[in-house]
Parts: sequence; C-alpha cells; structure tokens
Amino acid sequence: MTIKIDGKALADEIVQGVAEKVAAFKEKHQITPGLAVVLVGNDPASSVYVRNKVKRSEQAGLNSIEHYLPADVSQAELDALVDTLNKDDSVHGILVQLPLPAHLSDQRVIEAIAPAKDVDGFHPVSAGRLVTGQPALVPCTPLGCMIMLNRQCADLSGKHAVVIGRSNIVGKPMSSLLLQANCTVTIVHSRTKNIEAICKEADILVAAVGKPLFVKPDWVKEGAIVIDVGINAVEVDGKRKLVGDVDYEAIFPHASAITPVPGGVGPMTIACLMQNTLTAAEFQLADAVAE
Ligand SMILES: Nc1nc2c(c(=O)[nH]1)N[C@@H](CN(C=O)c1ccc(C(=O)N[C@@H](CCC(=O)O)C(=O)O)cc1)CN2
Repeated sequence: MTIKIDGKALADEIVQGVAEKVAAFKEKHQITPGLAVVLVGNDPASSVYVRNKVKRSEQAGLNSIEHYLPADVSQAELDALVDTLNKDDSVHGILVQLPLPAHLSDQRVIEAIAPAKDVDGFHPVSAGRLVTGQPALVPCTPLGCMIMLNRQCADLSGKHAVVIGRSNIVGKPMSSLLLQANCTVTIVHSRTKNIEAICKEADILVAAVGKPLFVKPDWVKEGAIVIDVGINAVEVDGKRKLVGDVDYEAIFPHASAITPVPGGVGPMTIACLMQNTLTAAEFQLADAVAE
C-alpha cells in the first residue's frame, strides 16, 4: 500500500522538537536565537511564505525580526540592511526571501549574508562545506526532503536516487545529501537524453524541475519513493490550483511512498529553517568559545 508522506504533520513534529531544544538553549546560555526575515516588495506568494516563517519562528520560541522593504528599494539599501544584520549579535540567522524584484541581484544578496548566519544555506561557503562533507548550514528544502526519506527508508545506502533538476537551491544540494547517505546519484536536466528511462531506474525519485505534472506514471519504477519539490500554480476550470512536478494521482498506485502538493515538501522547508536557525546559533556560540 502506498504511503502518502504528510509533510505538514512531520513539520509540526520538527518545529515542536526545535522548540524544546530552543528552550533548553535559552535556559543554558541566556540567549534567544534570532531569525531576521527580509521581504522586498509584496509578491503574494512570498508574503504568504514570510508570514508562515514568522508564525513558525514564534512556535519554535525564536526571536523573529522582520524587515519589509518597498519593491523599488535600491541594491545599496538592501546591502546596507544585510550588513547591519550581519553585525547584530541578537540575529543568528538571516533570510532574504527570494526571488527579489528584477532590478536586484539574488546572488549578490546571497553572498552578502555572513556565512555563519546563512540559514538558507545558499552562500558559496555553505555550498562548499556541504559538498566537502564539513558541518554546514544545509538548504532547507533538500534538508526537509532528506528527513522525509530517512523516515521512509531506514537505510538509503546503495539505493539509486535520481534528482530531476540542477539548481543551486535544490538539485545540487539534494544530490550532495543523497551521496552523503551513500546513494548512487544521477542528476537529470533539460539536456539529458532519455530522461524517462533514467527516472524509471530510480529507487528514489526527487523532482525539482518547476514544471507542472512533468513526471508521468510510466517514468516511475514500481515501489519507488517519490519526493515532489515542485509547487506550481495552474488554472483548472478557472480556479487557481497548486500542483507538483509529479502527476500525483496517476503515480500514487505505483510508488511505495509519495509526497503530495500542497502539504508535502513545502511545510518541511519552513520547519527546517527553524532547525537551521538553532544550528546557526549553536555554531556561533561554539565559535565564540573557541576564539
Ligand atoms: N530565501 C528563500 N527564498 C525561497 C525559498 C527558500 O527556501 N529561501 N524557497 C521558496 C519559497 N518557500 C520558502 O521560502 C516556500 C515555498 C512553499 C512553501 C509551502 O509550504 N507551500 C505550501 C503551499 C502554500 C500555498 O498554499 O501557496 C505547500 O507546499 O503545502 C513553503 C516555503 C522560494 N523562495
């Protein structure tokens, strides 16, 4: 029987666990880990995600610091805010909600955040640490996917994992994490030939391509675990609906476990941000003691 992986329930459990650890951290060190979230403009989807991040921060017992900047803010003003947050000892994690308006550079902002406070795990230093197997702040979406996979499969070792998509934010870090878990990893992308046949070999299939219903049932091996990272808004009968990169209904009977959209990977991304903020505070404290 196929298991529907309930990302919302698992996210609740993770945030509860983080809340307990944050309480112990506060008690021991008299420090409340702080997460600064920066939203530029008023894109409706980004506004929802930021609202949920603030709500989850409160549930986790973190200190939530919010900055809302107008859509026409200059790169220099945004850089100046990040610089101030980098220097603020009460801020342990900094997250700038992406994507930014077109006149601003996502990459420049990612690189402006101090690596120690990079709770998104997007900074090149964090990426390098992950690839080389050092303690790292790991991007939240792949981290959430790994937690889900570890819950479904006690030993990932030797499994063939196929990741669809090669973005810096999901595809590449996901592949590194699967490799660390001793999977045999294949990344497929827009230039890959015979993508269907490669996907069909996967024991674990992670779709992070950003194309609605891209993965079809005949691409999936019987009994595979399917993780759908895509969150695509489509119109069905004149109504807005969210669908993943995977044709969930059609693939469900063929998978051993599968994540739905909504209610799968999305909520785990935010839960892992809470976990990363605590991890960042712990790393910073350990570094301060070592200095
Ligand atoms: N700085 C960052 N920007 C962005 C990230 C990120 O990790 N860091 N990821 C995405 C957006 N994102 C978090 O920021 C995110 C997207 C979706 C969800 C989520 O829970 N989705 C729900 C559906 C929500 C809805 O109804 O619209 C679900 O899948 O159940 C959480 C976080 C890009 N930007």
